[in-house]
Amino acid sequence: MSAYDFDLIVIGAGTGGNGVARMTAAAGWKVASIDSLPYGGTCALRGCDPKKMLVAVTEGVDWAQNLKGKGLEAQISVDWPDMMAFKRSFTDAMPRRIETGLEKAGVATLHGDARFTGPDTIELNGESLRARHFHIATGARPMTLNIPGEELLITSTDFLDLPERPDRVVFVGGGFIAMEFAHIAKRAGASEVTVLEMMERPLGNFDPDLVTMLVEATAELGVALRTEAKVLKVEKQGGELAVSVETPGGIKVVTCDTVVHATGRVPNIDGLNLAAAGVEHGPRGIKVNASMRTTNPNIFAAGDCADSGPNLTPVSAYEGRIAAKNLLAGHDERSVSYPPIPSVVFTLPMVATVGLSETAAREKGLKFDTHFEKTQGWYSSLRVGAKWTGYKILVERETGRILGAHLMGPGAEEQINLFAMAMGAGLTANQIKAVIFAYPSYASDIGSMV
Ligand SMILES: Cc1cc2nc3c(=O)[nH]c(=O)nc-3n(C[C@H](O)[C@H](O)[C@H](O)COP(=O)(O)OP(=O)(O)OC[C@H]3O[C@@H](n4cnc5c(N)ncnc54)[C@H](O)[C@@H]3O)c2cc1C
Ligand SMILES: NC(=O)c1ccc[n+]([C@@H]2O[C@H](COP(=O)([O-])OP(=O)(O)OC[C@H]3O[C@@H](n4cnc5c(N)ncnc54)[C@H](O)[C@@H]3O)[C@@H](O)[C@H]2O)c1
Repeated sequence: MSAYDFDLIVIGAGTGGNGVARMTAAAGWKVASIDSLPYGGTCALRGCDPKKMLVAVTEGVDWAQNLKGKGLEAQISVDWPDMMAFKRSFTDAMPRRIETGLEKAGVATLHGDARFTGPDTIELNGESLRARHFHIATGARPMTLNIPGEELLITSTDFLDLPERPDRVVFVGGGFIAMEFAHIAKRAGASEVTVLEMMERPLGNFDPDLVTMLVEATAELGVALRTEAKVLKVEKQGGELAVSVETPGGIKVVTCDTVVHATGRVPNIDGLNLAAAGVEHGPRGIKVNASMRTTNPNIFAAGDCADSGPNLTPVSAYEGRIAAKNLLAGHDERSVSYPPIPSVVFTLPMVATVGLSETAAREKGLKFDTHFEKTQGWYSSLRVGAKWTGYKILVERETGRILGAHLMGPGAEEQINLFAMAMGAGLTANQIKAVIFAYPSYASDIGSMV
C-alpha cells in the first residue's frame, strides 16, 4: 500500500486548478481537489462571468441611448435586484456543476483551508494528507491598502452581490475593476459614481490615446473620474462615508454611501505556510520556472498565485495545462511560451489590446508604422450610433507583421481575438487584407485597420 493518500492534490478549484485535476485523473492518477469556498473559483463565481452578465444588462441601456432619435425611442432602466437574480441564475448553479464534473472525472472533491505542514503533507480540517505531488492554484485577493478605515471598503466580490443598487459610490483605484464596475453602476442608475486613480491616467497598461477617449466617454456617461488622486483614509461621518484624497491641489474629501476596493490584487498565498513545503515566493507570487514547477520539484503552481503570466482567466488555464503535462511526463517536457494575450476592459465602449504598446515597441528598437484613427464616421459605428470608437495598430515596416493592436468600441472584444490569432500565426498586414470577411460585420473592418 502506498504511503501517499493521493498522487496529486490540487489546492484551488478555479481555472488554474481544475484542468490539472481533470487531466491527471484522466491519466489514471489518484487525485484530490480542495477549495475553501464553493467550487468554481473567481472567474465563474466572483469575476469575469457574473460581471459580464451585469454588462449584458447595462448594454441595453447603452444601446437605447445610442439609438435614441434614430428610431429606438423607449429608454431602458435597470432593476438591480432582478439583475442580481439573473446573475445568480448562473452563479448559484456553478459550484455544484463544477464539483460534480470533477467527481465524474474521478477526482475526490474536498472542502476546507489547506495548509502545508511539510514538503509532501498538508493539513485539512485537522487531518493530515500526504501526496506525491501538489498543484497550487489559490488565486489572488484584494491587496491590503494599509489606510485608516480600510475595513469600510467593500470588495469586487461584495459589489457583485449587493442586494440593492448603490447610489453614491466611490471606486478606489482606476484599473479594470473600477472602470468596468463604475460603468455598470452608473448605467444601473446610481446618482454619483466617482473613480479615484492615483496615477495620471486610468488603465495604465492600455493605449493612452484610446484611454483618453474612454475617459471622455466615461465623463459623458456621468462618472466623475479623478486622476492623481491617492486615497488616504475612509471614515464614517454620520450616515455616510468620507473618503480623503491626496491631489495636486491638496487634500479633498468625497462623500458617498459605498466605497469599493479596486487598487489591485495580490497572490492569495499567506495562509499556505509555503515555507514548510520549501516553496519560495516573492511579491508577485509563488516562484515557478517555465514548466510551472516551484522550488519544490514535486509541487507546481499556476494562475494568479504564481509569479508567471498576466492575471487573466485564459492564462491561468493555459499555465495549468503546461503544469499537468509536466506532472504526467515526470520531467520538464513543456515550457510556457505565451502566444499574444488579448485583454479587454468591459466598459461601454470596450477597450481591447493585444501585443506591444507603442512605447514598448519603441523601447525594443522596432521600426513600425502606427495606424491610429477615430472611427465614429465608419459605417460600423454609424449603424449602431456608437460615438467613441477607434483603433491603433502597429505594423512592422520591414516584415508587415502586426506588433500590437489596440481597439475601442462595439465589436472590439471579438476583433481583438482575430488580431491575436493573426499575430500568433505570424500573418502580415497584406495577408490580413486578403481575408474575405462576412459583411457588414466588425471583423470586416480589420482589413482597413492594418
Ligand atoms: C472582479 C473580477 C473580474 C475579472 N474579470 C476578468 C475578465 O473579464 N477576464 C479575465 O480573463 N479575467 C478576469 N478576472 C481575472 C480572473 O478572474 C483570474 O485571473 C482567474 O480567475 C484566476 O484563476 P485562478 O485559478 O488562478 O484563481 P481562482 O479562480 O481565484 O481560484 C483560486 C481558488 O483557490 C481557493 N483557495 C485559496 N486558498 C486556498 C486554500 N488555502 N485552501 C483551499 N482553497 C483555497 C479559493 O477559494 C479559490 O476558489 C477578473 C477578476 C476579478 C476579481
Ligand atoms: N476584464 C478583465 O480582464 C479584468 C477585469 C477585472 C479584473 N481583472 C483582474 O483583476 C485584477 C485586479 O483589478 P483591479 O482593477 O483591482 O487592479 P488594476 O491593477 O487593474 O488597477 C489598480 C489601479 O489602482 C491604482 N491605485 C493603487 N493604489 C491606489 C490608491 N491608494 N489610490 C488610488 N488609486 C490607487 C493603480 O494605479 C491602478 O491603476 C486585474 O489586474 C486583472 O488581473 C481583469
